[in-house]
Amino acid sequence: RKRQSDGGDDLPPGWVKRHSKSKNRSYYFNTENNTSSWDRPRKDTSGEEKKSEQVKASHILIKHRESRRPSSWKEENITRTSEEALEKLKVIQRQIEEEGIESFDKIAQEESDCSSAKRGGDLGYFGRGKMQKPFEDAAFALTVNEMSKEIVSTESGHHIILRTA
Ligand SMILES: Cn1nc(-c2ccccc2)cc1C(=O)N[C@H](Cc1nc2ccccc2[nH]1)C(=O)O
Repeated sequence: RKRQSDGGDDLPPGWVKRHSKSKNRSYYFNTENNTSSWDRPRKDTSGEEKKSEQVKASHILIKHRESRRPSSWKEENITRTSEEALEKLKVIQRQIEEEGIESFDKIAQEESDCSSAKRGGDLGYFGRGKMQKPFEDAAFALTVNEMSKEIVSTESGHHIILRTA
C-alpha cells in the first residue's frame, strides 16, 4: 500500500489519499463511506464544528504612558508608567476582593480608563477574534462570575476582568 505522501494531515476524518494505477494519478478515498473523489476534500471550514461561543465580560483598565491611546475620559494625557499603573490596579484588585465582586461595577465607573467605564466596565458579549489576544484568552479562561486573579496586560494597558455570562 502506498504511504500517504502528504501524511494526509489536513484531510477531513476518514479520507485517505490513494493512487489509481489505471489512470496513473492520485485520488481520495473515504474509508468511512467508501466514496472516492479525484479532488482533495477540504476540511469543513464552515466553522460549524468550531464553537461559536461568546462570553460577556466587564473590565477595569488602567492605562499608562505606553498605552496604545494614552488618554481617557478620566485623564486627557496619561503619564503614569506601566509599573505605576500595575501597582494602582493591584490596589483596586485588593479593594474589590475586600468589598466583594458586587463592588466591581461601581469601582469600574470611578477608576477604569476604558470608555466602557460609564457602563461599569461592561463590554457586552464577544466571540474569539474580537479583542486583543491576551484579553480574549483570559476572558475565555474564566468561569461565569469569576474575576481574573492575574492582571492581564494588553497594548491598551493593564486590566482586571470579570466574566459575567
Ligand atoms: C472594546 N471596547 N469596548 C468599549 C465600550 C463598550 C461598551 C460601551 C462603551 C465602550 C470600549 C472599548 C475599547 O477598546 N476601549 C479602549 C480601551 C480598551 N482596550 C481594550 C482591550 C481589550 C478589551 C477592552 C479594552 N478597552 C479605549 O477606550 O481607549
